[in-house]
Amino acid sequence: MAQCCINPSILSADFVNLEAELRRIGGADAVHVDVMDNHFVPNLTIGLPVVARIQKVSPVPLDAHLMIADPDRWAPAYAEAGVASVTFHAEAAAAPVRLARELRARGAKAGMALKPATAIEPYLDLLPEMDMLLIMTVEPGFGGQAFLDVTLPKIRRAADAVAGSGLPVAIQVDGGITEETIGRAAEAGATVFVAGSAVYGTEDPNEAIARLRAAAAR
Ligand SMILES: O=C(CO)[C@@H](O)[C@H](O)COP(=O)(O)O
Repeated sequence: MAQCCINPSILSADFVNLEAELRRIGGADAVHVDVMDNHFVPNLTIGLPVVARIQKVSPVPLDAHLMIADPDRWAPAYAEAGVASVTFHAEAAAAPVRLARELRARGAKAGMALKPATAIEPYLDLLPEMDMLLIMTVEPGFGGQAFLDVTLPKIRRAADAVAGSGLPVAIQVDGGITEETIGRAAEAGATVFVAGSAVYGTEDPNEAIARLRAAAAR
């Protein structure tokens, strides 16, 4: 496999000690920051002021996943705060192409996420506008859920479309990624792996990252 990025999700980290928690994942490619608004998903986490502070102290780039309503209004500010990659949900965006262009114009990579029941096909023509597709492998909202194998065909179709296009679009998967499931997602064509409990639920997060990396490459 050419590329393998492991992005730990801070949803499973200790929110009272976030700076110290970030220092525990120096071996990661980026830190996945889950922004939830209790409207698009039934959970509430952090918003722009906290993400902007994390951005200032993080040893690795930020990969923000906005599980929020009206990303057209809120997402560009995350790019302005210096977040390296900003992902919005296709189901929530009114104008995904315009929004992706606004993110890129502010220096961020543009990602578009799809919930498990959202088909990829209506969005394939938008690939040239995106840097990443995030295929949710659980229903968004909570960490610690079981990987949904029914999402594997969609990962495969997305990866095939990206390969066919020749575009440098990453395929990210998020939810239930463990040493046991990561190989199936990688085999289907995923290239960026978000893992919360499989990293922060262990004694040594950097060791867990290394084990996930090895399992993805098997
Ligand atoms: O976006 C989400 C959940 O909505 C994820 O980023 C989870 O935080 C992943 O947690 P694990 O399933 O890896 O524990």
